[in-house]
Amino acid sequence: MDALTIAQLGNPILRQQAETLTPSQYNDYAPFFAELEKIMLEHNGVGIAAPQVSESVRAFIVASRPNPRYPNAPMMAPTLMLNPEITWQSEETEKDWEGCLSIPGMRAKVSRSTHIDVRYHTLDGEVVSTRMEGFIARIFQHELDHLNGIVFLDRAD
Ligand SMILES: O=C(O)C[C@@H](Cc1ccccc1)C(=O)SCC(=O)c1ccccc1
Ligand SMILES: [Zn+2]
Repeated sequence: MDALTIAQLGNPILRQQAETLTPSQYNDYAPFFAELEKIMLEHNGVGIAAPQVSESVRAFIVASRPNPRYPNAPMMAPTLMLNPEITWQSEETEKDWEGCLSIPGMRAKVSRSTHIDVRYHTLDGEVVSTRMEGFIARIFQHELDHLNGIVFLDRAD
């Protein structure tokens, strides 16, 4: 697999509806997911979605860490989420800053639900259902948007 590159805004891949992964595909994609995490870390991202490296499948990584913008953000090991969904989201929302590896140099305030219940599959086929809040919930919502052809500027207040 040659080195992955990050698609920039304007690339139609970022505007597609990504395809659901079938469990039989999970292992075929294992090497790709390793590369996905590597390129996210190389770009100091706190998340990355497969369509951002031109692979239009429903998978992303969430990897919160404290950073200048979010000094209180929790430390969260990079977590690969397959076929992720939001099963409930709070009416309560919060506006805060976001950035995007596909739109370098831009920052905007975006309203996101402060609490969400999510469900996703892991690489070994487990189903995880959990509640997220705060910055991690924000990253999840940002990455899920990427799977539906939405970028944060579409939602900027
Ligand atoms: O483009 C992406 O999906 C990655 C994006 C994730 C994200 C950042 C901030 C809020 C929601 C989602 C980034 O990691 S942007 C670049 C970055 O390193 C960063 C930006 C703001 C805060 C922390 C990190
Ligand atoms: Zn993004």
